[in-house]
Amino acid sequence: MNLRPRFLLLTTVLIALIGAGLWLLSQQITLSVMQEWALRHFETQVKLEKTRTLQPIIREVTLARQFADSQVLRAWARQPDNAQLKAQALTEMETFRHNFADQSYFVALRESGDYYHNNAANEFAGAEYRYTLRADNPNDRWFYSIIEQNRDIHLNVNPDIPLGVTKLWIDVLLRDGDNIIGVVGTGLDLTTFIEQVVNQTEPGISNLFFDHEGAIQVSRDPSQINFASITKQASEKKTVQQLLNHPAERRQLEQLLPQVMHNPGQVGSLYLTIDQQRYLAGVIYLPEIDWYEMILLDLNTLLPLSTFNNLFIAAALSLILALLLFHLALNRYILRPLALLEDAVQQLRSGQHTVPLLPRHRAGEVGRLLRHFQEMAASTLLARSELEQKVRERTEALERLTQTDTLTGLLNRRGMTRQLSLEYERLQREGEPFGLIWLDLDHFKSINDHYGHACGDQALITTASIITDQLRPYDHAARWGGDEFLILIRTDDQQLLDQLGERLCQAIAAQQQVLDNQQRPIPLTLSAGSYLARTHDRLEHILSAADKALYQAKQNGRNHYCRA
Ligand SMILES: Nc1nc2c(ncn2[C@@H]2O[C@H](COP(=O)(O)OP(=O)(O)OP(=O)(O)O)[C@@H](O)[C@H]2O)c(=O)[nH]1
Repeated sequence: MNLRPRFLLLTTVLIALIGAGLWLLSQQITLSVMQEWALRHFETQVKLEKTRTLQPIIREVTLARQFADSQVLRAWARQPDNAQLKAQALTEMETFRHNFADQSYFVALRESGDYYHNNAANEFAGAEYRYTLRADNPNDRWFYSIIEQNRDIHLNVNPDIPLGVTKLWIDVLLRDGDNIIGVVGTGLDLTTFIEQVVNQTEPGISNLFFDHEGAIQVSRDPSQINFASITKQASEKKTVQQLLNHPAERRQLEQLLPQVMHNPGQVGSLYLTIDQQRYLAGVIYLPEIDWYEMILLDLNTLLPLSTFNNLFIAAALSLILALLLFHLALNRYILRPLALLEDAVQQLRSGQHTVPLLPRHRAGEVGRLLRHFQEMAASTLLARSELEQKVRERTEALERLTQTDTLTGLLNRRGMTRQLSLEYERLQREGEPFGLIWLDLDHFKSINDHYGHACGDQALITTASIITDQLRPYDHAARWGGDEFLILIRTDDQQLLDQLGERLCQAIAAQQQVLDNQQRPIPLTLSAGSYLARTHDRLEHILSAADKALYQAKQNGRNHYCRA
């Protein structure tokens, strides 16, 4: 895989991981912010309810406690048959009845079970004794349960079906020292309370009230309310625990309740699942009425995911932009220089002789790499061209060697053949004329025979030297073989050939360099024949014409020059 897709893949994976991490982190932060906000909300809610909505109940409860603390009432309860005490007590009861919001009261005495009651309509004036409670009557079970539980105060919600209202019964124990001598209290219409506290919460926020056993006393959903808590068996009760879907959350709640109970005003929070929906719940204890309030926040309603849509879109766009910028930067600073480098390597491999052009002003490692490569390519090319130059020189030297006669230093037959064909081509192509002079030493065999082979060689060398002296730099001379020499002259002048041929014969004849054993010059002559080439001549003809002229010169008695 190339670098580009690899980097793209790697970046995408990294960005996705970072994105997921940031997403989880933002969720955590949002949740903790929500929790913080929720706790404040709970505290505010409690204060509000205490000062506004719970106040009437608290007032009634306080009044009911005072009712139970009444000395007059207690004195009569100790001696129920004392008519004077009873009259005083009934007056006291009437006073409290006028003070209670419901303008009703009840007093039930433990020992006799006698139940006294009067209502707002003063319906039972003079007949306050209503009936006697009996432990075996299910309708009277509340009375015995309250005494059994030995809790100073008990609030009990019950619908009053004939009146069409929900009533909160406030029951307070009447004590004489450690002894319980009766239960007194009043009722309160809860309809308004429910309307204010439970039904008027914001969307996504709901609350309910439950007692120390978890029995639900007030809830927006009346089917959840555990009416007549006192008299019900534990198994019959509708509790807040039953609403929870997960046992672990039930345990958490049960651990939390005593904590908030011992720290009134403190809000305990936890996550709960009710009807498969997750809520952030705040639980507080209201000591004045011995109830707990639970406020449930539906985070999905309060903070729906759609709130984050713009954030998601911005994050996605940022990621795409980051990918794009990264890709552009990667391309500009790494991939493109690398592609150029690869091209340059290809060019060098394919034999290019110039240093490939690369951007030289890049900073950083890639820039350095490009510069190093260019320097390396330059020095490699220099070394290569030096090597090629040397090879060329060697080749030329070898070429020269193969075309040179080692004894005389003139061209050999091969060298002259090449020059001949070049000049012949020029003659054909451009009409540049040339002439040939063919030379052959006379009786050379007898020189060898009489004076020795070395002397013969010396004669050949001397002849070559005399020929070279007579030629212009652009003429060519060769030892054609044995004692034969061939001269190629660029000219269209037969006279020039004649003069040269004559002059060479004379110069050889006059030479003094070739010596015998006694250092005396030996006589040396040569014969020469020439031919001036014409454009329509074939090369073989040119050669044979010169050869024939030489033959003629030999025939004429040697030491002679002849033109064809
Ligand atoms: N010393 C020496 N002799 C050579 C060399 N090459 C050829 N020869 C001799 O040159 C002689 C050439 O003789 P020919 O060309 O046959 O005849 P010639 O004696 O020159 O007689 P004409 O040409 O008829 O005058 C032979 O004896 C060869 O052996 C060489 O490199 N050195």
